[in-house]
Amino acid sequence: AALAGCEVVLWLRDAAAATEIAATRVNPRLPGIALRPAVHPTADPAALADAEAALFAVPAQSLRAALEAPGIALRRGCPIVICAKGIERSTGSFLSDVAASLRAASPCAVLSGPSFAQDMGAGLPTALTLACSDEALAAELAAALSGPTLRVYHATDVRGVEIGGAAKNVLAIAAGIVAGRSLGESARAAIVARGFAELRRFADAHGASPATLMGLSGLGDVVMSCSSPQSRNFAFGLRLGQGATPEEAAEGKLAEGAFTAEALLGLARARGVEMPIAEAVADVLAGRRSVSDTVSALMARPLKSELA
Ligand SMILES: NC(=O)C1=CN([C@@H]2O[C@H](COP(=O)(O)OP(=O)(O)OC[C@H]3O[C@@H](n4cnc5c(N)ncnc54)[C@H](OP(=O)(O)O)[C@@H]3O)[C@@H](O)[C@H]2O)C=CC1
Ligand SMILES: O=C(CO)COP(=O)(O)O
Repeated sequence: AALAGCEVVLWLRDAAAATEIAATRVNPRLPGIALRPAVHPTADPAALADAEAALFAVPAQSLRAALEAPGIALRRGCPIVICAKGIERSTGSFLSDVAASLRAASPCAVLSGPSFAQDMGAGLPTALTLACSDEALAAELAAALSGPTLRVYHATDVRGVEIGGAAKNVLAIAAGIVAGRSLGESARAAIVARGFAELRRFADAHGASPATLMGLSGLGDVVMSCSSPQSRNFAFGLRLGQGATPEEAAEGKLAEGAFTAEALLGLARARGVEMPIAEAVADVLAGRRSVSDTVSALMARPLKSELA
């Protein structure tokens, strides 16, 4: 946002972290990236009172708590932009529904697509999708966030955009497991393509537009996250494939797909959608099956039409 020319209040829940970031002008979670002068770190939620829009860049499982954080008093109607990628595990809810249930008076938008924070912070070229059911507001927010190094396309298919972001993390874990197990590039391509097929089935069952899934927030993010160890989800899968336990594989970093896999599967089952790859990831994470058994089971599934 600062690169696009906005003044940015960077609200953190941790006062010590806010003081440190304000002094050093570097967020330790984003090493080597100097904060632009337009970024104002603070732990005072009252500083958000005049915000024209509020971007919630917290883990998916923390979105509810962040929206309900004590003292947060956004102006009535302040648009909420969800930057998290996932499904709420405790309720099986999409994040836009969590926001709508807590802040009914605020329009909700979802920002998603292929983007590593490190790349964006370094000013490398990036393109994202911002979806809001109010198309004029989507266009306005997209324009406000776009700048010389970031192009934000606007859309109205909120469900499609949030499904792409949530599901790609689960697929990235699967692709990482394949790489960590040294199953070869052919297997990784198969997992990505068949994983994308189940993602599209899931999206279709939830009323999302197929075209959305072919865009930045769907295919674009799947391609990036399933091919780069810079993705924490892919790296997490890589370590699982090499034999680490889920706890060891996390290395203290956020791997959103590990939290979303079971919730995604629950939603898929409720609508009769088959997602064998997401199920394999959920099984491995829950210790229900080993990686080897899972690979054998996927290969032994009945043959069927590719489009079924
Ligand atoms: N990093 C990336 O490249 C990208 C991330 N995303 C998505 O953004 C989301 C956040 O990821 P990321 O920033 O990387 O995660 P990190 O784990 O690096 O940081 C999470 C941040 O959220 C804060 N936080 C956690 N819970 C709360 C809460 N209840 N109230 C206020 N703040 C809270 C943490 O604060 P504290 O330090 O106090 O714990 C921390 O500052 C994820 O859903 C991710 O998928 C999307 C695209 C790219
Ligand atoms: O969402 C992202 C890329 O678009 C970031 O990916 P990871 O959370 O896997 O690092």
